[in-house]
Amino acid sequence: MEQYVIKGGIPLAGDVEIGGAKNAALAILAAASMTDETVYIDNLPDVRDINALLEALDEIGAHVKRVNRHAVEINGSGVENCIVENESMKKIRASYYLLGALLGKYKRAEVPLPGGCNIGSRPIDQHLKGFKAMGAVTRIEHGFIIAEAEELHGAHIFLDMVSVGATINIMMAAAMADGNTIIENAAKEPHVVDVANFLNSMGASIKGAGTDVIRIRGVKSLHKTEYSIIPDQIEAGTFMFAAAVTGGDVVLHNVIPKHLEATSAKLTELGCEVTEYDDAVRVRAIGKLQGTHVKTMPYPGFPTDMQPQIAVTLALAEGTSIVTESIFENRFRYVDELARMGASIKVEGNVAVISGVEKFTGARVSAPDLRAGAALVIAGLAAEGITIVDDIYYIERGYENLDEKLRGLGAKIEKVASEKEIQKFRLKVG
Ligand SMILES: CC(=O)N[C@H]1[C@@H](OP(=O)(O)OP(=O)(O)OC[C@H]2O[C@@H](n3ccc(=O)[nH]c3=O)[C@H](O)[C@@H]2O)O[C@H](CO)[C@@H](O)[C@@H]1O
Ligand SMILES: C=C(OP(=O)(O)O)C(=O)O
Repeated sequence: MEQYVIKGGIPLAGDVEIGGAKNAALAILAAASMTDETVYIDNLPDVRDINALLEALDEIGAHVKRVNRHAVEINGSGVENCIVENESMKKIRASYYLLGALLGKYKRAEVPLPGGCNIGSRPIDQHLKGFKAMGAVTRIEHGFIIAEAEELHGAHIFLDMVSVGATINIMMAAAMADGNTIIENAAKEPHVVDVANFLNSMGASIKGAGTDVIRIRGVKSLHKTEYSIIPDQIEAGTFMFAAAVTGGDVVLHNVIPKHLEATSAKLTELGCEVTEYDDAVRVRAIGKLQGTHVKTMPYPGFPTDMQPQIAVTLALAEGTSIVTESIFENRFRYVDELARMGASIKVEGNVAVISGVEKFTGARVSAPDLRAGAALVIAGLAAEGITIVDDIYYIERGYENLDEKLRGLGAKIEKVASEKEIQKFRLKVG
């Protein structure tokens, strides 16, 4: 098992390149299997979830060719039985996108019930409601969701809650359905728009993505395309908070500043200076951070995937801050770990009351999930002394070379695989 070992206390400074968005890329890779022609996809992040999905696509018969570390070609003409048996698909969330993609093209899909971060109960009833409205029959057998239809037809679907996954899944299934589909109360996240743009570049007819009403006119077939994934707003936001909490000055490149507005606004409230450029953003910490309140909301609100990262930052800010998690009921699992470093956070239901402390002290902590893991790394960067973060497997689901990128900003962080290497790091950093 690997760990990150960090010697904190160094203000991050310099430039960092942000990769492609994991959560857009996962849906886009699934959608790429909906044509028999070859699709070229660029700006893919090289992270575990992406590689697992590529493996699963390959196993069902899609031809997957790595062009380079961040680009692939996918040709779906060889997809045969639409039964996804890959073991990792139980562990990642986005395997559910194979349901919408395969059902849309082949009218049949058999996919393991998805996993993903353990941040709440995460039902998929809205996805299934959408498929059923389009004429599919769904059932769960032996841990698999089976969806099949004689024909898929357009439908008018009102989502009971704003769901990124259900919006994208229904959009994919509807892209090749017979007739028109309307999704009301749709999610507006940048990755919803990215998937719609990708499908449109393959010949789909999707209008309104980015608003809460999406209209899809089904087409008979989809064709080849070349596409570049949008930058990862969550990876970017993670570096923005890392800059703030270490008192740093960091320029992030390959970002869309518009997608980062909720994060930038909070950093400004905390007392940082945020400067936007065309495709870059600079975060400069000035003086002591000030506490504030934040509530996670669907886009354009403050993203739940950034909640642990802002909480860590607020735990070192002046005064009392309140963080309300309104999307997932179990996303404060990092709080006990952070307490080992000296944070003072009291959780009641979906609210965390944070009393800012002067400093963190390094400790051995475990990443409970992807973003919480990243938040603990941020805490380690700000802490006095050495922090060891265990279970970094979770972090690597969604961050490419996190340690290398942080070293590029001056951080003392290494990925190690044994107690001996931890000792070596201790001796090296003094
Ligand atoms: C792979 C991926 O892109 N994951 C993202 C996706 O997850 P995911 O697609 O799972 O999240 P959703 O947007 O669907 O979930 C939003 C809320 O709706 C609930 N819900 C959702 C669907 C459903 O059928 N029934 C239901 O009750 C969920 O439990 C949650 O409370 O969006 C989340 C919210 O931005 C992000 O945190 C995840 O990083
Ligand atoms: C929660 C996340 O991922 P997943 O939905 O794949 O678990 C995330 O990306 O923060």
